[in-house]
Amino acid sequence: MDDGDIPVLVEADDAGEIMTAHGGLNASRADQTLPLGSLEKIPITIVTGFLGSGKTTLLNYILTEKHEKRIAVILNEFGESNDIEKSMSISQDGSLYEEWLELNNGCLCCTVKDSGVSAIENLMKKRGKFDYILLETTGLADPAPIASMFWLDDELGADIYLDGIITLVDAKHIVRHIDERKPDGSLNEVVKQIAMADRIVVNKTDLVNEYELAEVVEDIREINAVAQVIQTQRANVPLDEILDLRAYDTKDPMFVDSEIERADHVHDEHCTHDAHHHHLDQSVQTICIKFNPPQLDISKVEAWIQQLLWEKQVPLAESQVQVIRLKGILTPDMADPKRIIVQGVHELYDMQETFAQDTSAVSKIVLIGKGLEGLEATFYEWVGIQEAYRMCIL
Ligand SMILES: Nc1nc2c(ncn2[C@@H]2O[C@H](COP(=O)(O)OP(=O)(O)OP(=O)(O)O)[C@@H](O)[C@H]2O)c(=O)[nH]1
Repeated sequence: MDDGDIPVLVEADDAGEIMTAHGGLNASRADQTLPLGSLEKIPITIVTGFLGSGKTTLLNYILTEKHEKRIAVILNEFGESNDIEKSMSISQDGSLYEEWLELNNGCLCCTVKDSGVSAIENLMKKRGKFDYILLETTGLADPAPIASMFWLDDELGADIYLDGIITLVDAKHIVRHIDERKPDGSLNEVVKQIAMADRIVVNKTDLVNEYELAEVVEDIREINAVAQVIQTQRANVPLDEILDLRAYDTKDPMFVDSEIERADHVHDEHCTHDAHHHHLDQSVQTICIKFNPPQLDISKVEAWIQQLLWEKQVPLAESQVQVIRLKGILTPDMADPKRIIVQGVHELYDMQETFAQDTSAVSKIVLIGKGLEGLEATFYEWVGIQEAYRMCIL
């Protein structure tokens, strides 16, 4: 190690494997441990994706790429694969990794509430030495419980904020995996990982032709119309497209809004073109509800959200529903710049006030989940949106 490479030490508990590294440009900053109290919250990005989709390749790419960040990486693999993971990561550039800690039952997703938290807490004792955390989940993990832990856990939330979820998919094999049915009828992990994603990296594009690739993107879009889809080989993706997304930030309506525009667009396409899609997993989809009443009763919208998320029932229709991700921007009064940003993951949601930064006063709610067909009609009725202010084509 040369003088510029300052060790970045971390300790971990028995929940995962932690290594740290820093990009080449930041070596001179690495020893500036900031005094306690002056530290800002550290962003964490969850990297998920099915077995072999390219998660390790992406992490190696990020760790060896030149950037301004000092990144701590938590590998959440378990069992035999630890050794393989380790040697693969080190072989890229051994000098980058300052310390490896062997952890015993390394599946953070299974032990997410106990030892997983202490691994993160131990890591946070070293705060000031790094300014970003990447967490790689196992290929079979559902990212939702991990995401919820960072998003709404008050203790962790004091130090860390969830920046976003990156889902890698293998362009060659994804279509087959999306279609796999679990014996108990529950959603398979690939579908869950796509549904939860804020960015979807379609990797291994060298292994498919352009028609196959278009089909992959279309299948992904059918499930998650909100996330931006990036196509890569060897997970070679510009870092500013996957880091610092602030995808769960309730204070940045511009970002939420731009995502919603994407869902909006796809939704309008569905309304007009309808059934030409050959979607493989019909059950999970994205819908966007739009409305612009002069006044909106936020408490009614909230009651609707609660019934949907907590009771898992569509109000009025009383059909079963499973919401995986929810985002929204609501205008309580058209004449006022106040807006309410809504964020939700499974049964958890958060609503916060903000102020409009653009002129649009249209309220929108985007939902990704199962059983959402026809939801708009009952929403309008329940919340009391008159016909003139309903903007979805029913
Ligand atoms: N052809 C091709 N191979 C790739 C690409 N990206 C990664 N690979 C290879 O695919 C294999 C799996 O990549 P990994 O990065 O280990 O995938 P992973 O998601 O970490 O795998 P698990 O840890 O098993 O879940 C490796 O042999 C990589 O070298 C790509 O764009 N094209």
